Order: sequence, then C-alpha cells, then structure tokens
Amino acid sequence: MQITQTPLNDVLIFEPKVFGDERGFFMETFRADLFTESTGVQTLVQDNHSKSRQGILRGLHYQLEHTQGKLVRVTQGSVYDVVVDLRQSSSTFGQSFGLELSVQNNKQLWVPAGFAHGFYVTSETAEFVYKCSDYYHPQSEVSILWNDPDLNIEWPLVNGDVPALSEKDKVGCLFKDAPKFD
Ligand SMILES: Cc1cn([C@H]2C[C@H](O)[C@@H](COP(=O)(O)OP(=O)(O)O[C@H]3O[C@@H](C)C(=O)[C@@H](O)[C@H]3O)O2)c(=O)[nH]c1=O
Repeated sequence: MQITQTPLNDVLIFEPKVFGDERGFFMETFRADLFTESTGVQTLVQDNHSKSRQGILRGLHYQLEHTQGKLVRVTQGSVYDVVVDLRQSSSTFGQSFGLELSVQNNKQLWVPAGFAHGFYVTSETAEFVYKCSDYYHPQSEVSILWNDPDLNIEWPLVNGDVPALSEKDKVGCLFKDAPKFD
C-alpha cells in the first residue's frame, strides 16, 4: 500500500499494491494497522455502497454531529472526487482538492472528519464504496452547493452538462453560510 499526501492537510491517497496473474488480480484494499498509523483513526464502523449514472453529482456532504471520516473508492467505473476543508484551525481551511478515482487507478481517498465530500460520475455508471468512522446521522447532515462561487470547483462535466442532483443537493447552502468546524 502506497500512502501519499495531498495539498490538503490530513487528506491522504492510499494506493494498494496489485498482484496480477493469469487468474486476474489480488489486492489488499484495507489494513487496520496501516490505516490507523497514517490517519490516527482507530475504527471504521459503517460501510456504504452506492451506484450512480453518468452525470450524477452527490455532495458536497458532511455531518455536524457524529462527524465522519470516510475512506472512499470506486469498484466500477470512474468518478471525480472532491473534498473541502471546513476546519477553521487548518492552514488549508476553505480549500478544495479533487482527483479521479477509478477501477483502473485503484486509488482510495481518506476524507478526514471536518471535510465536506462529493463526487461526480464520469463513466457510464459508477459504484462507490466507502468506510466511515462514525454512523449516519441525517439530523445533522449539511449539503454545500456543488457550484458554490467561493469554492469554484472545476468539475470535469461530461459534454459540459449540468450535473444531476438529489432534491436535497439542489437546495444546498453556500460555503460562506455553511456551519464550520473549529
Ligand atoms: C448516506 C446514507 C444514506 N442513507 C439513506 C438515506 C436516503 O434514503 C438514501 C440516499 O441517501 P443520500 O441521498 O443522502 O445519499 P448520497 O447522496 O449518496 O449521500 C452520500 O453522499 C456522499 C457524497 C457522501 O460523502 C456520503 O457521506 C453520503 O452523504 O439512503 C442511509 O440509510 N444511510 C446512510 O449512511
């Protein structure tokens, strides 16, 4: 497993070593020892799996209570994945970082607690799988608008289209009005 830093504090990329042979491939996708050593997080308690069509954008989400760190990856297709640092004490507060996660590159992104997270599906369909450090808490969930003018995220929109959003994400809040972390 190769672990690399990103431009945002505490956001890490995990790249498993892939062993290919005539049968196909093998890779370790998660090891608690390496994970805890590099993130400081002891336990991941919930696994999620979603499937989306091309042009779907989910995000930018976070929970104010039961704040979740998320170890995210793609098991089919490709997405553009984005994180936003909402921690006012962080030197990268207010900055975003995006990268492609795909079944080809096998990259996993560690999204620490205190970040908003979202992704846009660039392949025909994509399956998205992630482990979370705390449980779903819809009462404290916040959605920030994908096209917030202050964040100015460069989504790689297919054919320049407007992304398809859930009703909740259509009425997301602006970054400037979003509740932040200390
Ligand atoms: C996230 C989640 C949703 N649900 C339910 C609620 C709802 O009926 C249905 C779909 O929920 P949503 O529309 O919120 O799903 P989705 O838009 O995929 O939400 C996810 O987006 C990405 C970007 C994240 O970072 C995740 O943490 C999560 O917020 O699934 C759960 O039961 N448990 C969960 O953990």
